[in-house]
Amino acid sequence: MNQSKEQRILNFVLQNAVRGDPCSVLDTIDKYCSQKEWAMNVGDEKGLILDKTLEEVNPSVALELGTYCGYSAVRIARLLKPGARLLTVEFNPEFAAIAKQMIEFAGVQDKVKLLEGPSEEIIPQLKKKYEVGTLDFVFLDHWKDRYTPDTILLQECNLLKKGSVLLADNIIVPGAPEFINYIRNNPRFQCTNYPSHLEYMKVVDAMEKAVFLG
Ligand SMILES: O=C(NCCO)c1cc(-c2ccc(F)cc2)cc(O)c1O
Ligand SMILES: [Mg+2]
Repeated sequence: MNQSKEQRILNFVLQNAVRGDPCSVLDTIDKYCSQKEWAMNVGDEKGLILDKTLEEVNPSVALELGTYCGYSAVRIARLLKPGARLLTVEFNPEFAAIAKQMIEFAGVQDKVKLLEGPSEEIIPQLKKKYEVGTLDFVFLDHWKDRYTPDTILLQECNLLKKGSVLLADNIIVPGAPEFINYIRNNPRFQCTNYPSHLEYMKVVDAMEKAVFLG
């Protein structure tokens, strides 16, 4: 049975990156996906916006929606302070299996908990089943039509506190127009737009930061 693109990306990392070195894993994925096969990792340009936001927030508890191959989970985990943790949610079982191996190869598995299933089922379980109090940081990078309902669900589940930061990928491509309309017109959020480019392409994209005001 021929391999998936995601399996080819993982194999390239296993053969070319340095085990236990998150930066080498990120660089190797970026090399493969810019030179051989495009893939929907947040990438190195928007990855810098993610890094800067994480350094500002310095979260104790972070949530990622949309793990894919684990690129941004590794990117986030490498910047977490000792004792801090990332919960990352992936609906697609094939992607989750690849991401698990990617996270372990990078050596950040002790900081990352990969949760497989639909975000709308997992978010309501975070407090009781995964012992989450509130979330300091949320990276939205899953199905773009889930950004709004899941942001509403996070509020309904009392998972956000004053100062919680949401960062959303793909505001322009593929686009999340309903989310932008919701979040920029919601007085409980302070929004900032970060123009950038689609990963590995010259196509314009952007990220949106939204700080919950409580
Ligand atoms: O769907 C996405 N993520 C959720 C997956 O479960 C996604 C898609 C794209 C993209 C795809 C096809 C294209 F032509 C342009 C962009 C990019 C991204 O960064 C993404 O996160
Ligand atoms: Mg994305």
